[in-house]
Amino acid sequence: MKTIQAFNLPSREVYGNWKLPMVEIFETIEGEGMGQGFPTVFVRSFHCNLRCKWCDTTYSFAPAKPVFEATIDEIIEKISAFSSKRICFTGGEPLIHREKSAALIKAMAELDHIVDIHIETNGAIDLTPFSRLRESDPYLMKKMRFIMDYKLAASGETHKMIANNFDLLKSKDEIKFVIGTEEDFEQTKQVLKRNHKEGQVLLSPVWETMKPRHLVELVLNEPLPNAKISMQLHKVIWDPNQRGV
Ligand SMILES: Nc1nc2[nH]cc(C(=O)O)c2c(=O)[nH]1
Ligand code: SF4
Ligand SMILES: [Mg+2]
Repeated sequence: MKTIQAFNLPSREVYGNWKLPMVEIFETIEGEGMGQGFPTVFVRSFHCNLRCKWCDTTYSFAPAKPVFEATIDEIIEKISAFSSKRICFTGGEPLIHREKSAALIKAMAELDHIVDIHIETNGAIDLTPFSRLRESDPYLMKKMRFIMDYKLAASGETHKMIANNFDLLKSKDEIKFVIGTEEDFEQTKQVLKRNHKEGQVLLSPVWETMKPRHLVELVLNEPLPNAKISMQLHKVIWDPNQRGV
């Protein structure tokens, strides 16, 4: 069966010149999820379609301004200056730039030394064309993973979640629930029961409002034996408000 193309991308010579509004590109260790602890290059683009109450990256959307603009070729050059084999494409919402997001992901996957590109998407972007993009290319199949958030009630944005995205996830993808309250934990159980098929479930406490040990108690008491508690390691290692780490 012929795969339906996700986006009609032009040649690399053309899309290499496409520009994206950016916040930062830096190397650190991945602080969250299954890739936690691995040296990783972070590519943070500007703009977000949500305004979560507990957002810790408000500098990645208006009224803040992009820090710089860069072409896809320039972003790839910056990534290549680091030795990390893993990329976290984050934001803001990294998939909000549509064709440009897709083209950047494709260009990242063409880097020989890169083994993993994980995309921190917020659950309010339809993943259908990006899932097709992944299936259209063997490099992307091997390297591209979604870390999909499911925003809960305490975020104020739960009504924007696209439940059908769950059908597109594979076992190597991750689904992150950021839990601010006990009600959020109750909602997580309902959402999982209704929608979850494949993908590692991550439960992450809101830094300011949910004591990690309380979340552990909730998970063990339930029980949720396949859920993984994911603490933000970078907030333990560095000051929780420090940028670029
Ligand atoms: N170290 C580190 N790990 C992270 N994982 C996800 C991050 C994000 O901001 O999306 C992040 C971040 O900002 N820093
Ligand atoms: S989706 Fe992410 S970047 Fe956007 S407002 Fe929510 S937490 Fe912040
Ligand atoms: Mg962060």
